Amino acid sequence: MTTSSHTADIPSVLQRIVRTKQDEVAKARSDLPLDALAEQAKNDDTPRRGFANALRSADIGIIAEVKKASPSKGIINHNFEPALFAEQYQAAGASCLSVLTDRDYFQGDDAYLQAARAATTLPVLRKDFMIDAYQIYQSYVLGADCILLIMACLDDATVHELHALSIQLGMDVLIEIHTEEELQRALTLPRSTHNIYGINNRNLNTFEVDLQNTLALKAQLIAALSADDSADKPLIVTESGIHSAADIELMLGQDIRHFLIGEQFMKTEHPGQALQSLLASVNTSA
Ligand SMILES: O=P(O)(O)OC[C@@H](O)[C@@H](O)c1c[nH]c2ccccc12
Repeated sequence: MTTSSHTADIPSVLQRIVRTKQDEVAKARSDLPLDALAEQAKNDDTPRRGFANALRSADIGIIAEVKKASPSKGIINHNFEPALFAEQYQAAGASCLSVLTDRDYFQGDDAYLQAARAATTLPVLRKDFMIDAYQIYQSYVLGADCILLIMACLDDATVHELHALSIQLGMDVLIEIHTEEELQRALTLPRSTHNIYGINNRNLNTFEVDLQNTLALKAQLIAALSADDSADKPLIVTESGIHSAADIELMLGQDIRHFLIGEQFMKTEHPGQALQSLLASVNTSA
């Protein structure tokens, strides 16, 4: 049995989350078999809102996250109101929403995604740990416009399968990397205008956050993606640990224009106001 590199025998948080997900999927599948769920998805023609395109058309594209708690911080927001916060984020200029649906580690819920989407016209990312095609159909039926594929918890065969299925269903895909090895693996996925590449500044095993991680990996990512003939500029999002106008200016100076931000907003009483004042304080000519 493999263990994480920094400890022996004690499973990392990410490993524990993946095990919980395996149980969750097995349980869901016994309540509603895959075939029935896939059929439900086939009959659902709810239009998708175009997550990748919303980012493409923004000068500064903010994916504002609706997150009640996290394994590293515990409860972040004590008066959690997903629909209200989603509305506030839209009014404040967010391009997209990210909603945590994982229950056990983030105190999320599928219902929060549905409520946030119903309260806005913004495209929504289902922020959860996808390990099985079953969850991709589930995400579609929930109304997700984009799903997350975390390279750190997926083998090559599975990531290819989930990527293809998501795009086939019409959803966009946020492909999350944290290391150079994951970057190389992500580059084996077929290129698509549905692809968004996320560089996570947080290590999901140690929770260590370092914005330099985006700066260290982005050049290689851009070079590899731009070598293709496709006219579209690759979409790259810097994820986690963004707190200040200075953080945003640092990224803009390196041609990173898309941001996934949660805690900085959610730890305040009015997440939308926090987003608005952050955007207002960014010096875009820097
Ligand atoms: O709250 P922050 O530091 O602004 O980070 C948001 C987002 O990047 C983070 O929630 C996240 C990024 N990748 C993930 C994967 C799973 C769970 C959560 C995440």
